[in-house]
Amino acid sequence: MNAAEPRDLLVRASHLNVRYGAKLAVDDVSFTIPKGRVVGLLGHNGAGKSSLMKAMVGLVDVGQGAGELTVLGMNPRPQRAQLLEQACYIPDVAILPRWARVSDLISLMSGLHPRFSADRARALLRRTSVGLNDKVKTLSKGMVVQAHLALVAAIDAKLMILDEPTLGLDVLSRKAFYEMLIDEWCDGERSVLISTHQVEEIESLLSDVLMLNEGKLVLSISLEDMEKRFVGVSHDAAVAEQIAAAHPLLRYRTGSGNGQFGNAAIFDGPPPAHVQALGQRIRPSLVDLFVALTRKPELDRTQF
Ligand SMILES: Nc1ncnc2c1ncn2[C@@H]1O[C@H](COP(=O)(O)OP(=O)(O)OP(=O)(O)O)[C@@H](O)[C@H]1O
Repeated sequence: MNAAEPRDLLVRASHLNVRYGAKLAVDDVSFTIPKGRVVGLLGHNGAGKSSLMKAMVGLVDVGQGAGELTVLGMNPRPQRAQLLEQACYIPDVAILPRWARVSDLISLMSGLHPRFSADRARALLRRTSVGLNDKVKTLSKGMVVQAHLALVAAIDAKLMILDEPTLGLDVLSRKAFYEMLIDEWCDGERSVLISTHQVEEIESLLSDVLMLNEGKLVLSISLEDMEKRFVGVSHDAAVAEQIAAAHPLLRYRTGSGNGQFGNAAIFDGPPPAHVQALGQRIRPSLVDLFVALTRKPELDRTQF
């Protein structure tokens, strides 16, 4: 990720491995997360996203000789309790106790967490349709997720780690979730790491992206640098062979929205001038880049 002063780095991973017996779920991964960033963690099912996040909050043992991982200056596994005072984590299987009222959860959190603000939680909940007297079991899935975020965002922390937080929510609930996160929690100092499969939807929120493919980190870049580095070229079908001969990362079809389809290719770095002259430069979207960097080598989106 982009250059930052060492004191501004909230997360530093160096040659990190996460292993379950013989299975290497995270394979030699190195990256940093500076403060004030919104980082997307992308990868197909089984790519290692949850394993990496769990390692970051000390839920899996990285063990000796498995690289280095420092989160908020701490070693997550042995310093877990101290770390969780300043880092919040919502796992992909997060649940709230069904019997409890929302007000009970606020009281519980007030007793449990030294940096939790009950007033802040109540203020955040006012943004949602969740009432303080509502029992969790009466809330819809979307309301539970909103309530969970309100409780977690009421912790004065430096880092939030969200593992597929909007799984199973409709588009309006997903939008409301991300609006609350960005408006109410991100302040230019705190950072958030979000894993999701909704790559298109989240692109505009992100400052940076980490891409995992079968445990390996295939991209760690700011969106700003991504736009500079990767070049898309849209072109006519007639020049497809010349484009393919220049070895793009990916060739794919583009939709113009009126049922018309075009052809495009993504290159890592500017292609030679004679190739650029075959078409028009376009900005590759994050989702196209994701497909380009995480597809099986034998696939080509022009064949889809
Ligand atoms: N507790 C475990 N024991 C053994 N293998 C595991 C365990 N947890 C995960 N794995 C394996 O590690 C790999 C990475 O899994 P992980 O859950 O981190 O992927 P993911 O990117 O979060 O996937 P998804 O998008 O499906 O949630 C997979 O091959 C998975 O089967």
